[in-house]
Amino acid sequence: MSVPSLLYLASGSPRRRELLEQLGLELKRVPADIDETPREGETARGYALRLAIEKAAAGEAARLAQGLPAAPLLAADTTVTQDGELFGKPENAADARRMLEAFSGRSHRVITAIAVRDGGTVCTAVSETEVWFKTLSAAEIDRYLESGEPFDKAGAYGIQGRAAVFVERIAGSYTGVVGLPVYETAQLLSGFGYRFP
Ligand SMILES: Cc1cn([C@H]2C[C@H](O)[C@@H](COP(=O)(O)OP(=O)(O)OP(=O)(O)O)O2)c(=O)[nH]c1=O
Repeated sequence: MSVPSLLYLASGSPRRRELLEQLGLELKRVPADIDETPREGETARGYALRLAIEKAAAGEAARLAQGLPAAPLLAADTTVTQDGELFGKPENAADARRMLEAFSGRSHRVITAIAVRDGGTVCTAVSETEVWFKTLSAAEIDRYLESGEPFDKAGAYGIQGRAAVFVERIAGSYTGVVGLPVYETAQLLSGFGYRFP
């Protein structure tokens, strides 16, 4: 079997693209617009996995509709959870403030699910990381909101940006928190014939 280099990326996240480019993959983006409403009683892990699988299916449909040649496709979803509550992207500044106040001085979990699809085969992996925030002052939260960073990110922060100073420690995968766990991704893609490094 020849080693594939092309991978369809059913994601608009610049972080995911950068992390995959770091692995040396040749990427082609396909759209994957889905309804991200959580279902009643869904766990964070179940929600992230379902969304990753649905994004992969939507991406595959878009590839077929565009008449693009067959190749494996990857999609992912990141969600944040604390005390059984799901924290997606904030709807506005008040929502972002509510999330950051909830995380202040405590830990929460960041779950990233990935789905790789090739024809009828779908394989998935999930990374779960516990993140401990220091106690945040109202002024720190205000300044962070003003940076504009929270608004396109699950849990209203980016560990790779200015919120790095909020993080005392993590247990799990740093790249999983950023949006694509590199170790799990490489393991999954190896099963589809890709080789790393
Ligand atoms: C917690 C955290 C999340 N995030 C980002 C990663 C994801 O891009 C985003 C979660 O939203 P997602 O819905 O997982 O992804 P997305 O809408 O950005 O991209 P797509 O669905 O097209 O793949 O939050 C960070 O960048 N840093 C962090 O520390």
